[in-house]
Amino acid sequence: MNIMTETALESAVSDKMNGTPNETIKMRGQKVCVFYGEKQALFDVNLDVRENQVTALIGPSGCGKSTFLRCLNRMNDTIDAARVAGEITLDGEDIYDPRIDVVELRARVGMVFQKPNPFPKSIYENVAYGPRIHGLARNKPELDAIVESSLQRAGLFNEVKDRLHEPGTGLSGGQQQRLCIARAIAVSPEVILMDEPCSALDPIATARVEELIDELRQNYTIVIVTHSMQQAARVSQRTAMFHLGYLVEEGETDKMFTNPDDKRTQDYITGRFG
Ligand SMILES: Nc1ncnc2c1ncn2[C@@H]1O[C@H](COP(=O)(O)OP(=O)(O)OP(=O)(O)O)[C@@H](O)[C@H]1O
Repeated sequence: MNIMTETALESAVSDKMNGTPNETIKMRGQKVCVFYGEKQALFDVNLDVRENQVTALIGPSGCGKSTFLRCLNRMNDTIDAARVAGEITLDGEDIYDPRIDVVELRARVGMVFQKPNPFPKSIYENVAYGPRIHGLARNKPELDAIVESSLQRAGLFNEVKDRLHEPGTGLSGGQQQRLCIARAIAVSPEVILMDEPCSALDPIATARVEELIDELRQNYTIVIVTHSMQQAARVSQRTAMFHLGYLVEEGETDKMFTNPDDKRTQDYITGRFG
């Protein structure tokens, strides 16, 4: 249970916006409904994701946060029983259009999962895999440069530069998660989806990943599912609150955490349910 006092909330949300926010809509969900077999998990969700901002999806367990996140790069396609209706666009283009190449879409809209899941290969290979299959490097020096810059941007290079050919699974949990972020970055995504990326990490590793998320939004658009109200308040510029498959409300994080319009949001962020 995450109960935030008003003071803790205010200090968490303060000083988070640097300059004027970019209001360009990078992704837009309109009337998004998701069914798992007969059961409907999302009901007419309308949600915009703004470019170079972090959008946090919050709400009690089972409310549909991960389901919505997975719609954004068609990961629900991998679940047999799942059916998505409504429209989701990336730069105005319908990502469910039959002409869309899903592999290419998932390179543009990358994903980082709850549990760090490096491949059972070396640190180098974990990062090099994506650029290699997408043909992003013409030769070994170019591939080396992509691996190094991705690890740099994930804030991991200095810690691993002398052990690039050792297994990724030998890293600490926090380092593994940053390796997964480097792997996502390596294919030059535009959007990064994160499904509770810190839930398996200790507080120090969590703080490191949160700092990283803040740095990454300069270059990427980020959508993060989190159960931690403190984390949503610390890392996001916008927050969307879900309840029982409905989007309750969405807005600037500062407002959502200090003066939400809906009582369910107020109750959830103050720990009265969920
Ligand atoms: N693969 C699936 N098959 C059937 N039902 C599913 C599947 N995945 C999710 N659901 C159902 O859809 C609803 C929304 O689940 P979802 O995982 O999106 O919620 P959530 O808000 O992310 O929950 P949590 O915070 O617990 O991760 C729940 O009722 C869940 O049981």
